[in-house]
Amino acid sequence: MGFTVAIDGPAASGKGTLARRIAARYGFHHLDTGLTYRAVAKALLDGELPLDDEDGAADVAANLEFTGLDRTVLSAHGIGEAASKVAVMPKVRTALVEAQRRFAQCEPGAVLDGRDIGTVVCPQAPVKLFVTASPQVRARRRFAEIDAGGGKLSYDEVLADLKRRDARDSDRADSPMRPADDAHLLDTSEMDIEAAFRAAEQLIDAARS
Ligand SMILES: Nc1ncnc2c1ncn2[C@@H]1O[C@H](COP(=O)(O)OP(=O)(O)O)[C@@H](O)[C@H]1O
Ligand SMILES: Nc1ccn([C@@H]2O[C@H](COP(=O)(O)OP(=O)(O)O)[C@@H](O)[C@H]2O)c(=O)n1
Repeated sequence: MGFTVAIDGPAASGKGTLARRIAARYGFHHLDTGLTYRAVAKALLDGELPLDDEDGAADVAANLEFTGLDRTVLSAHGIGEAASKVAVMPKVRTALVEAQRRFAQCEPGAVLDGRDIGTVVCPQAPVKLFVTASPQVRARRRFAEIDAGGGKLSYDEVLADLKRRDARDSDRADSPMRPADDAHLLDTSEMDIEAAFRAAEQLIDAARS
């Protein structure tokens, strides 16, 4: 089994950016598990199927192809909100977590980012990071992305959306978002991407030596 790096944290904290940098640095495989929840939500939205039909959503999750998840299409802002609704359903999580665990075994290593990687998907991972930033900093980052892509949401709408989604992710009964007891907390509110990467690199190098 390869080396696993587990990265969790709330929306727009920088976990995906960090995960991609780490994967490139160490030659590890990367799975953005948020895309798997987003893909289930998108399939339901495209099929005009209800977001709260647990058996229907679990069926989509069980048949989801992990290769070829299109980040550009799936990162649309509205899909994040829908994803957090399907993510409260235990049968959906069971189906996706099973496939995520298989991915985590990739050689020579795998970086997975999400909400429950350190607590549920890979509790044995030798390196766990919980990446945070203040809601205002995260909303500024997400707003800048949406704005650059021609989106029309205001900063206040983005901030309200992030807070609502964080609450849904933290308050759900199954696999709520929380740092594992042995996770390293990385607050990137006043850290640029390079500084966050250097901090993560030190922890990984120490764990591998
Ligand atoms: N430490 C950082 N400082 C400034 N901007 C960052 C930092 N980390 C990530 N970003 C930017 O913030 C946005 C959200 O980052 P992303 O990695 O997609 O977050 P997440 O995966 O947690 O939702 C991206 O535009 C990214 O370039
Ligand atoms: N491991 C994971 C990853 C995502 N999710 C859900 O999927 C949604 C979208 O996740 P994401 O990581 O793509 O969201 P962003 O942080 O990129 O905005 C989250 O709000 C969670 O509800 C989850 O429940 N567990």
